[in-house]
Amino acid sequence: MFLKRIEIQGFKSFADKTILQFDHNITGIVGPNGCGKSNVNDAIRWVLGEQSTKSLRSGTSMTDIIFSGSEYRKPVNMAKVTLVFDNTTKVFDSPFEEIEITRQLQRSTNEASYFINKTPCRLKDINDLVMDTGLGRDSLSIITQGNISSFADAKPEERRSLFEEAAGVAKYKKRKKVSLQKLEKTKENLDRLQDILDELEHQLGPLEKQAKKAKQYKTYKEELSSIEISVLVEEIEALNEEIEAIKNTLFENNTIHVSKEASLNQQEIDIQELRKEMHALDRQINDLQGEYTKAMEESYQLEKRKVELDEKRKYRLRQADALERKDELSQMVQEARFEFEDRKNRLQRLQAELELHTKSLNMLKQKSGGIIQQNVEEQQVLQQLKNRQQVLENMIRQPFTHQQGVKAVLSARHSLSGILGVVSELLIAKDDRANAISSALQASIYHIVTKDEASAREAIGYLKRNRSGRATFLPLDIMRPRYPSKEQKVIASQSKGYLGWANESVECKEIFNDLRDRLLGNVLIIDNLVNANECAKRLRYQVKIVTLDGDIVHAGGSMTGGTNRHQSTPVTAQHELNRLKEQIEGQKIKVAHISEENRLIESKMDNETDTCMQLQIEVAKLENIFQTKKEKYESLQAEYNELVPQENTQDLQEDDIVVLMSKMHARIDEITSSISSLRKRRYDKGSMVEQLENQMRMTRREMNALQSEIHDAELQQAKKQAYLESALNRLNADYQMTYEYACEQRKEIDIEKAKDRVVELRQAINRLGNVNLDAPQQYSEIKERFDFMQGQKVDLEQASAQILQAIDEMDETMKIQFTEMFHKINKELDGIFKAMFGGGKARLSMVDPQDVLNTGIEIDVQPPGKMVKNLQSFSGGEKALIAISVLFAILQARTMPLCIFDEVEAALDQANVERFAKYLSHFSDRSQFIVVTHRPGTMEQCEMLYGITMQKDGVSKLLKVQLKDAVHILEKEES
Ligand SMILES: Nc1ncnc2c1ncn2[C@@H]1O[C@H](COP(=O)(O)OP(=O)(O)OP(=O)(O)O)[C@@H](O)[C@H]1O
Repeated sequence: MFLKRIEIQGFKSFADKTILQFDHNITGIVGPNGCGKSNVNDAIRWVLGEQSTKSLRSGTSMTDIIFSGSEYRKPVNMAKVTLVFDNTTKVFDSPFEEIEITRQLQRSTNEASYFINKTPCRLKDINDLVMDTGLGRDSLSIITQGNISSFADAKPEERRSLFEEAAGVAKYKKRKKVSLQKLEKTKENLDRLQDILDELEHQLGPLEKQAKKAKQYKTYKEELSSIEISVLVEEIEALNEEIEAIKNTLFENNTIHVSKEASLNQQEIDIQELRKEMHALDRQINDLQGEYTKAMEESYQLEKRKVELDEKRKYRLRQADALERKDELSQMVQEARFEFEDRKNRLQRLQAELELHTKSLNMLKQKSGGIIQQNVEEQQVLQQLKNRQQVLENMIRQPFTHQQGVKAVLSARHSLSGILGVVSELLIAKDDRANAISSALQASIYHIVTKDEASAREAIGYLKRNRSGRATFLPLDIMRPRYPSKEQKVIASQSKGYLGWANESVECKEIFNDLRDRLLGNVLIIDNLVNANECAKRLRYQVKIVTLDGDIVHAGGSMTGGTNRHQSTPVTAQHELNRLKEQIEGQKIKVAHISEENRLIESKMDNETDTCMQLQIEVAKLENIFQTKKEKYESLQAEYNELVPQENTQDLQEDDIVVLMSKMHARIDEITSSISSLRKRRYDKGSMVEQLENQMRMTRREMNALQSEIHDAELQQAKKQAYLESALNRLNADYQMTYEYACEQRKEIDIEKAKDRVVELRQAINRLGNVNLDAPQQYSEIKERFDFMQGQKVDLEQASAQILQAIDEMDETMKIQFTEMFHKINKELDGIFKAMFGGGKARLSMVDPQDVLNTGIEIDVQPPGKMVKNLQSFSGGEKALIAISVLFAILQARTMPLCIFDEVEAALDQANVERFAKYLSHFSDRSQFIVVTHRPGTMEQCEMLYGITMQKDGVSKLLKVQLKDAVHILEKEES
């Protein structure tokens, strides 16, 4: 037998372990109502995986299927049912010959357990095992009275599952369901993946740009580091040398400063010494002045005494006789003449001296006038030079004030690309050739040199956009040099005043050589205009010639020239300024000399004026005295002549007082002369002091200049030191190198070109703006992820396509199997229907034959002699008979290993029950039947009967019964 045994324990009314053994093809289960027959049926369905409590006719919880106890029995804690199958015919896809399926449930824990051949398993394993064996949930294995009665009333779609089970497509349906779930999942994954891909794609665009930028940045940086190290080493070397040179200059200047300071100190000491001497002289002069006053007083006293003496004499004379009078008078005449002569001599001496000093004073005055005039004139010259200096400095600071376009382009040179500078900045004229070069360049002085034509166009566009004026541009890459012919060179070099070609008189960076030779290569410099004309003639007026003054003989012979003193160009301005500064320094020294000279003369003049004043006072005083003495002498002489007309007064004797007076006057003269000499000495000392002071002033000026030079040099040194540190820092920060290590890495490259390239690279790096250095890495990571996701997407799409294909295949298989089974059943139905109904006809049809997979199943029946087509209109018995006909048609079409009928024939009359029973025995060689029944007709066909009873304790009990016992039980029950 296929189902060999059922072991029930604790399930519903089977509280005790009950074993139903099946040894026959048709086993009947009989018993009174409510004894637990259908519970056997439920138990089988439960083991086969039923999850619906409703189908199991139980409460809301699955634990309700556990024996719940009765008045006389306690409830049990566990339900356990085991089905034992014979699998020798391999109904189950398992190698085992016997399959034992167990399900158990604990009340306390609501814990369900499943076993196949005593091995724990999942419910799914049981479902899989029984699928398409005919034992499935919706199969024909277990048919109840309810199923039968509802079959006819069911909707066509509800009937379909029965046919599907019969057709064995459930496994495909399940697989399709799983595939559809997979497909759904795949689609969800695809959607999610697409979202991620969209997001990644969104990030990829900007990241790719950033990565390109970062790569560009790295390329620039690599090139920069490959040359900048050498440039930095070169710079550091040059800075070290410059700093060393500045230090030397500083040392020299400091030494000079110290020596000047020492000489200044010495000069101060000298001045102090001189001042001391001057004070000493002052004291001496003062003393002599005292002595002079004293001598003058004494002289005055002597004069007074002399006057008194003379009065006494006159008195004596009046009293004396003639002889005495003659002697006395003679002596007086002598004395008066001596005095007169003495004063006269002295007066003459003083007058001569006064005249001398007056003359000297006048000369000094004259000289001073001239010097003052000269000072004014030189000061004016100095001021003019200074004014010019200011003009030039302004011009150098803002060389393109009047070239609006040039100014605008230079201001914007950092935002424009390829602006290399203005010709006047790039070509530097040698010192004495500035005028000539300026004339040779003419207007191209203000032309702007660009890297190429595109840069020029960009700059012109900028000027236009901003309405900032006009400018002329010289694209460097198309500048072709122009040179004179060999013949012109020879002729020029043999010409008088030949100073070479203009391109030889400028200095520039190597990259501007072509530009230089383009503008100046065929311009000749000749010393002056006469020679230039001569040379032009010899060159047949084919070459432009400029002179040192800036005059021009153009090719063709036209000439330009004249003065443009106040129209310096940016080319000449610096040279003129340098010259001007020298001139100003020279002029300052000149003015200082004149002022010095003027001061000296003024000082001399003061001195002379003092001396003249002193002399004038002396002369005035002496003139009075001289007049008095003269009158006195003349009057005495006249008196004496009257008395002694022939007598010679020379015989007269001198008096002592007269001698004393003469001595006194001599002394006074001596003192005056000493004072004068001392004054001279004092003046000389004063002059020396002044000279020293002048020297000190000069020294101080020089020291100030030196100090400012030292200060400038120190600033310069600090600046260079800062550059040096910045270069060293850059080496350290940018390249993690010490200077010594960098020296080893230094390459033999053209440093000038490299410097320009460094600037270009730095500008290019600046133009890049913010750079995300991680961008390439991020880009490649995201790109990798993107590509991976793309791959995944393709895989998923392929998987999805495969699933769809599998579904299509399954659909196809299901269609074929379903259609085949449907036709097979349909074919069987008509015969069985006729047999069951004793005629008539029945036919199954698909509601929608186009949609085999979903179509409902319609039944068209026509019992013999009846025209009723609507199934609803048939009686309950007829409906059951139709359903049973279909059931048997299915059994005919497909062999079922086990069928459990639970009172399916209940509604049939006796004749139909017999037909039903006959069919059972007809199928019994193919299928095993377990039939719960109350009908004797059915019981008669059963080879074995189990009776189930239930006593007061509410527990179902099993007993094997004979047919007659069963009928007896039945009759008893019915009565
Ligand atoms: N969990 C349970 N515990 C105890 N008894 C239960 C439980 N569930 C159902 N029963 C009992 O099982 C009996 C119903 O059994 P069942 O329906 O199998 O009877 P039956 O023999 O098929 O009756 P009928 O001939 O009228 O169809 C009832 O008496 C019911 O009390």
